[in-house]
Amino acid sequence: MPEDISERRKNSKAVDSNGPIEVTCAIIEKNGQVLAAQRGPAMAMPFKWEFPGGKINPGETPENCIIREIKEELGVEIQIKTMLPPSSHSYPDLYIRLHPFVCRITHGRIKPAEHHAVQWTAHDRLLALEWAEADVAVVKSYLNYRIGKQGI
Ligand SMILES: Nc1nc2c([nH]c(=O)n2[C@H]2C[C@H](O)[C@@H](COP(=O)(O)OP(=O)(O)OP(=O)(O)O)O2)c(=O)[nH]1
Repeated sequence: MPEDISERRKNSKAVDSNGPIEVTCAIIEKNGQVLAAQRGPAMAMPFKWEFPGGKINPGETPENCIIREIKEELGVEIQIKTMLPPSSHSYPDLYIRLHPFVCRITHGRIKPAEHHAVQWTAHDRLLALEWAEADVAVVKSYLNYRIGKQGI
């Protein structure tokens, strides 16, 4: 087998056997809009849009993770309204499972500590943003959830 293919097999096996990296993200709602966050130039996937959040620490619940991450990244406290089904995605070098939480802000003013920009976005504008690949399924799942609630 040519060396590059065998290397690729080895790498993909390593990714599979380790399982996905578990990541939480917050779909923060306010007045019929949702907060989208833009990754910075020095991050992986520069300038792509995502939902704020991050990796679950060992021993941490997804709920505690999202509350911690939002405090760290945006400086606000949130209340979880509901969670949407987890969504897995394989990037060429990264296999993640996103756990989306629909939330609202209970205390504080947003001060982005890590993102290039944040933007309140109307539901009908969400799909126009250039999302990190894994988030497209999350946005669609959220829009279906809103349709189900007839609140869109
Ligand atoms: N927080 C967040 N991460 C996302 C989303 N979509 C998506 O593909 N990701 C990826 C980007 C990162 O590789 C990983 C989240 O980890 P993180 O937020 O703790 O990591 P990070 O970008 O600061 O990067 P690093 O720690 O890997 O250097 O999941 C999303 O909507 N929110």
